[in-house]
Amino acid sequence: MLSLARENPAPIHATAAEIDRCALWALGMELRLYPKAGLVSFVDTGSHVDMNAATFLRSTAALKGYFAALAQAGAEGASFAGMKAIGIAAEARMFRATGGVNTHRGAVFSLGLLAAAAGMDDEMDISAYPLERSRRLCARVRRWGADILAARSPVDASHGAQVRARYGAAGAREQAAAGFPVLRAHTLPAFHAARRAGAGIEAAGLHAFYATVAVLDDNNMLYRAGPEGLAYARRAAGEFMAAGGMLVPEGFGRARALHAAFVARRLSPGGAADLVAAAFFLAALSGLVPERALPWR
Ligand SMILES: CC(C)(COP(=O)(O)OP(=O)(O)OC[C@H]1O[C@@H](n2cnc3c(N)ncnc32)[C@H](O[C@H]2O[C@H](COP(=O)(O)OP(=O)(O)OP(=O)(O)O)[C@@H](O)[C@H]2O)[C@@H]1O)[C@@H](O)C(=O)NCCC(=O)NCCS
Ligand SMILES: Nc1ncnc2[nH]cnc12
Repeated sequence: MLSLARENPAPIHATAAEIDRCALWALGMELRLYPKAGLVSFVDTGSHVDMNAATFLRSTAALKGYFAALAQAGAEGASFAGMKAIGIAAEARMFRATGGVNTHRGAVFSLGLLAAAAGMDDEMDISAYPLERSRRLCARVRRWGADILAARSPVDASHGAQVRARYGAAGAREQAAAGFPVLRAHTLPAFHAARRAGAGIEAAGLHAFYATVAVLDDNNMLYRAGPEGLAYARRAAGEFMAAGGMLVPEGFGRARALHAAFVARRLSPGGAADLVAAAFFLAALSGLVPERALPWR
């Protein structure tokens, strides 16, 4: 178990290669989490028929080097346009590896921007607690906010564009441009609270996942199930968290029941999955993960 004494000293600055490994490790951890409502894991394929855990592993392998490239770009003060070109090339590698299935488009975008922020010259006050350091790193992404909002999606009529047109919904772009408000105010605090309460990394990841589903306007759910489906998912996850989430003995069983309920409705909170991967990434960078679990040791 993590002791609080270990929480503070690790500096957030890492090399581009370490940032890459942390991001790939975070994608692997997100995949491992079970039961995360409606989503793919090593146990089952949730609400999906076109992808399984092997698809995600191929996708993750295809992204090796991408996060290092963005960390390097961040360190060199690259423009958003330059970073976007690197992101689009990575997305293309992902689609080649999966045969056209969208596994990690959101993660390529959100974790990519966080990798660029992590690679920037570090003026971070390392005496701040890890949660605060992670939040500050998220907030750095705001510097690209105007460009993020102005950029056209490389995919015509993406699911995000469709729900934006139909419901006026905000999505991954708006989250990133605002410095990831849901990640800062919900996902990360839930992850850290669970770790402080003695939860293991996976239970803390699940706790953070449900805290995120409870509040996020996830475009994937709007696309598949409309506002009613999204409202159902948020309410169900909110009730799960109000009952103690993963921090009570009944948590695992309740999460399994939620998973079944989401699958019955074909709900798939892929945006929340990306934010949990981002929380794992930031936790690894800020010393909240036991060193033996980290990929470069
Ligand atoms: C600017 C882009 C984000 C594209 O803009 P777009 O308007 O298309 O964006 P969104 O649809 O809003 O989001 C793209 C992905 O982000 C995830 N997401 C959704 N809602 C949110 C949210 N509220 N907050 C954060 N993240 C969110 C989501 O990704 C996950 O779900 C994916 C599976 O999705 P989908 O294909 O819809 O679902 P399926 O169920 O499989 O489809 P069906 O079976 O129903 O047909 C999976 O990828 C998860 O990761 C959204 O998909 C951006 O993409 C862009 O410009 N990219 C290129 C540049 C770049 O990457 N730059 C980075 C460095 S600067
Ligand atoms: N594990 C997962 N299952 C389905 N969609 C996802 N998008 C990101 N991670 C996912």
